[in-house]
Amino acid sequence: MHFTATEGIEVVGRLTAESRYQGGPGVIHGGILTTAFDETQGMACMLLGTAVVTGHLQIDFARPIPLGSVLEFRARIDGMIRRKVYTSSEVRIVEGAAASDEIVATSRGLFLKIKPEHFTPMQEFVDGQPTGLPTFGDSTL
Ligand SMILES: CCCCCCCCCC(=O)SCCNC(=O)CCNC(=O)[C@H](O)C(C)(C)COP(=O)(O)OP(=O)(O)OC[C@H]1O[C@@H](n2cnc3c(N)ncnc32)[C@H](O)[C@@H]1OP(=O)(O)O
Repeated sequence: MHFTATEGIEVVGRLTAESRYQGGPGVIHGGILTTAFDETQGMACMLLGTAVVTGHLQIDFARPIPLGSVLEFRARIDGMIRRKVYTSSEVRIVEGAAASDEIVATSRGLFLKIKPEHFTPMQEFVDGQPTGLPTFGDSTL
């Protein structure tokens, strides 16, 4: 995805619903849409200058989205309480046969500010299998 920061704490991201993102016949998979919301809202949080992880994400799939559509996501920060960052986002089809001003899905997400050491326990898993440990296929059990 490509992102643009706009006025205030808002982020705009675009994603093309490619064939490999198919869920139901001819329609983008809901998990792909969810991932795109997660990325866009996470990117809005990054404008705060602090690292976050997703704590809770809630999607409303309002309309089916045909493959080939170009989607525009808009995400913003709605509020902050202590480490909690409340975000929301919506998506429209801006190019393609189904393009219109209608909102086709919405998302609300809670992100938690974290310290860099949050990821330290996962260091050995970065980019794949931990080194020095057997994979599932190698198990002798
Ligand atoms: C290139 C672009 C990159 C864009 C950014 C990346 C976007 C994508 C980000 C992800 O996908 S991250 C991967 C998915 N998420 C995770 O792996 C997170 C896994 N969960 C955790 O690590 C912990 O549960 C978490 C850090 C979220 C919270 O644990 P903590 O021990 O730090 O929180 P704590 O229990 O102290 O709670 C702090 C506050 O948050 C609240 N809270 C925590 N988790 C919550 C939850 N799940 N739902 C609702 N509230 C929650 C909790 O009630 C409390 O509220 P109060 O301040 O009012 O007391």
